[in-house]
Amino acid sequence: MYVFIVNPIAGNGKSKKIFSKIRKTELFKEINETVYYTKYDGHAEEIAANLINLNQRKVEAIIVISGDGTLHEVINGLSNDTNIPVAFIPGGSGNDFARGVQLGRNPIRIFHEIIKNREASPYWLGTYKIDEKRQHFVNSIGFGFDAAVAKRANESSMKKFLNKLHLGQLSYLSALISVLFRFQFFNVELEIDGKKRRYNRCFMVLVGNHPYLGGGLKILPEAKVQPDKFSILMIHSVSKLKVLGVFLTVLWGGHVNFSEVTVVEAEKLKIISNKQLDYQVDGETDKIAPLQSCTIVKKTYPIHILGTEREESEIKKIS
Ligand SMILES: Nc1ncnc2c1ncn2[C@@H]1O[C@H](COP(=O)(O)OP(=O)(O)OP(=O)(O)O)[C@@H](O)[C@H]1O
Repeated sequence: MYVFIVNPIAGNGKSKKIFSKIRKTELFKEINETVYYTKYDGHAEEIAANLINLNQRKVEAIIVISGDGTLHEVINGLSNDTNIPVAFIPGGSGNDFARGVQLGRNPIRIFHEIIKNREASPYWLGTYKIDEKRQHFVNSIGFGFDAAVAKRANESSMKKFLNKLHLGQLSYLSALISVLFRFQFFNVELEIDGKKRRYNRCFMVLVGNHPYLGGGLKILPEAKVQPDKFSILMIHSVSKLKVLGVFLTVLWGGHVNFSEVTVVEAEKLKIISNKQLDYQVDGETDKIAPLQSCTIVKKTYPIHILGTEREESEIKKIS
């Protein structure tokens, strides 16, 4: 049996439309399926956590049709030792995960690949811990500026408007400009694989499992889907005007040449700041209190993603 989890409001209705197209295909009529529509924030996590009760009827795959925020919830709802493959059909406004794992843009093609080819490629999540709460992240976790931008983009009516014009990925750019000149620098202490660094006038710290952020900005150009390391980008000791320059040069990858931009690979990061900080995880935002720490590590065991267009050597057929 295939379990569909569809967020009907993702991408301002785009996921719902994609699912109704899939429903009309001949292939959909051939499969055994159960469909869940998410109804509220956190619902996808509950649905995924309850899938264990369906174990008597073998779950062939979970097919998530949504934006990255709902995928994040599903991954966190699944038990840690699950070997149920996860398939994702992007229907949000940003769709960075789909770029990161090379899913392509055609939802019907992805659906056919999932059912017909059943070829899975491994994907390694990150985990983060604040106080006693430990969670996984799919794309990235970011502190400071990018979190303030994500918060602004999620709250703004511009996102809905741009989604209607099929320009959803521009909502991040428009929020970026509106937040830039109001944003305040912070001091931060980082412990990267055991080595301490301190940055004053820090602008953002971003940890990613693949290169993309904010609807296609290739902000971590060297980041690879890999088991033991994530990429960390820090922007620090910089004027606001120069930050604008940094973000403009992201378009061709030139930002990594600024002396105020540091990029490293690591297995573990601990972050602590002198003041309350916004953070974003897979595009959804929250706050961390002054002097509260967050520890981030790479998760060693992969989940298995169906339907990607990655190199053949990275893909294996599953039964
Ligand atoms: N029926 C619902 N009503 C309100 N919120 C919902 C509903 N279903 C899911 N959500 C919440 O919507 C949030 C955003 O969903 P998601 O990321 O899938 O779409 P998106 O924001 O349109 O896409 P993107 O992340 O690419 O911008 C999630 O945090 C989820 O908890």
